[in-house]
Amino acid sequence: MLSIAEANEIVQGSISTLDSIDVDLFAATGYVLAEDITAKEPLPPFPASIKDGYAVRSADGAGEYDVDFEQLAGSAPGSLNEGKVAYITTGAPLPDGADAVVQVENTEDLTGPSGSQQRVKIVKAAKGPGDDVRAVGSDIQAGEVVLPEGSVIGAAEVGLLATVGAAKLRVYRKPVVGVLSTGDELVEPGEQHLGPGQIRDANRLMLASAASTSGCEVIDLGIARDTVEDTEAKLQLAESKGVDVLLTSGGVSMGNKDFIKGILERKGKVHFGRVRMKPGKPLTFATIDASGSRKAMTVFGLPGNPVSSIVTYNLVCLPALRKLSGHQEPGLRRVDARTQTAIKLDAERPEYHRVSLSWHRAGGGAEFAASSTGGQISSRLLSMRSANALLELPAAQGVLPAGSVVSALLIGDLGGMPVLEDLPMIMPLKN
Ligand SMILES: Nc1nc2c(c(=O)[nH]1)N[C@H]1C(S)=C(S)[C@@H](COP(=O)(O)OP(=O)(O)OC[C@H]3O[C@@H](n4cnc5c(N)ncnc54)[C@H](O)[C@@H]3O)O[C@H]1N2
Ligand code: MOO
Repeated sequence: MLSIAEANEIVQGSISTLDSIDVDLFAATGYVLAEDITAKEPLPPFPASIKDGYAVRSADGAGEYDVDFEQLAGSAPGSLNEGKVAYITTGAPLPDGADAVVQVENTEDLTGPSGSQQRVKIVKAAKGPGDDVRAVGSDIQAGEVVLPEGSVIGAAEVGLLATVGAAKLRVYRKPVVGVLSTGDELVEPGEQHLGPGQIRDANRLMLASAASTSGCEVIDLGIARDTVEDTEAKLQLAESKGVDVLLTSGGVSMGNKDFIKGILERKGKVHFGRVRMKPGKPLTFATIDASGSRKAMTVFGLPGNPVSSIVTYNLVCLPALRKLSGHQEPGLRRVDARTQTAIKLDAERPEYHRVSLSWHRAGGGAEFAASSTGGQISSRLLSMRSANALLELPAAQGVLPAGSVVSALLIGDLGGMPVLEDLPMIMPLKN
């Protein structure tokens, strides 16, 4: 049987990044850039005040001055007369003739009650030319690549792109993902009265949620009943809807109603149908080539047990969706974590044990602590609740003692880690 590393190598080697499309900046979040973005102009484009205060000639020093004019943000720079200062606001262009800014806190307003001539006392002079002024190009230089191809666009990147005027962008297309459940026992989640032998379909909505979290367009293909005809019809529906990646769940094991592998073998190439992992052993991967007007389709036959399906999604499908979307490093990230309880190992399969990681200070250092989410049977979806990592446990006899350091694959946002109230902030040493 394949290892999970070999399975991922096969998947990553069988798929390529999708074509690129143009998107508006407003809709660009989550995409990967398909071009370098370069700043056409410097930022700031003019010497800009960092403070509200007075634009001065720094050589003039402290003393009392007439206020020549007001230089407000958004106005063209005025020309400062000798022996005077100009009132200036943050972000305004430095007037010609001025070379520094004195913040208002370092001045006293001497304007009389008539207010006819504004005067000010500079109490604390500017240190020299350039004081409290942003030089042209000090934030971004003209010609600088602000974002290279392959950058993932988040909020900060959107801000940068807006700054340099990149209102339309070339990005890699995201895959259209179809989700399909299989099984006669399944009913819709809205069903309040379960009949004999029935359960609600959890996987389809869970996988749809996971794929849309990655920014993919999701197409709901419903539930295929346990017949070859119905399952084939749903695959045809996926093709007709332009699905790039089909996620099925259930029907990939050894039962006499497990049709998925056989159908995929007839339609395309099944690259593997079993992986040495727990949970998720029957994970199946197939590709169906493009033909005529039909797009190429990548198919993951995920095991029906809900935990098996979401764990295999994270370990194999998510990196695949990322590669298709243009991510340069599509794999999950690894950290080391210390186990908080003893964990029984599986003698035959490496196990992906669901844990909640939190950050602990220990001795002189700090480390991740891994708390098990409890019973790990692959039907128990509660074992995924608040799990932000999968411990990579080796296949071995016996028990891994509490306090062992194990590698863990991140599947959740560490920004959502449990909050520890007892962590004081470390204050830097005063010198
Ligand atoms: N003889 C063998 N039997 C099984 C083996 C094996 O090696 N030999 N492997 C087991 C393992 S491991 C897994 S995992 C499961 C996977 O089986 P399938 O992918 O064929 O899934 P089903 O049999 O259709 O369902 C398994 C289980 O999950 C429930 N299920 C299915 N779909 C959903 C859904 N959309 N939402 C919620 N729950 C779902 C289903 O009712 C079953 O209880 O096979 C073992 N068997
Ligand atoms: O691989 Mo199955 O997912 O152990 O239950």
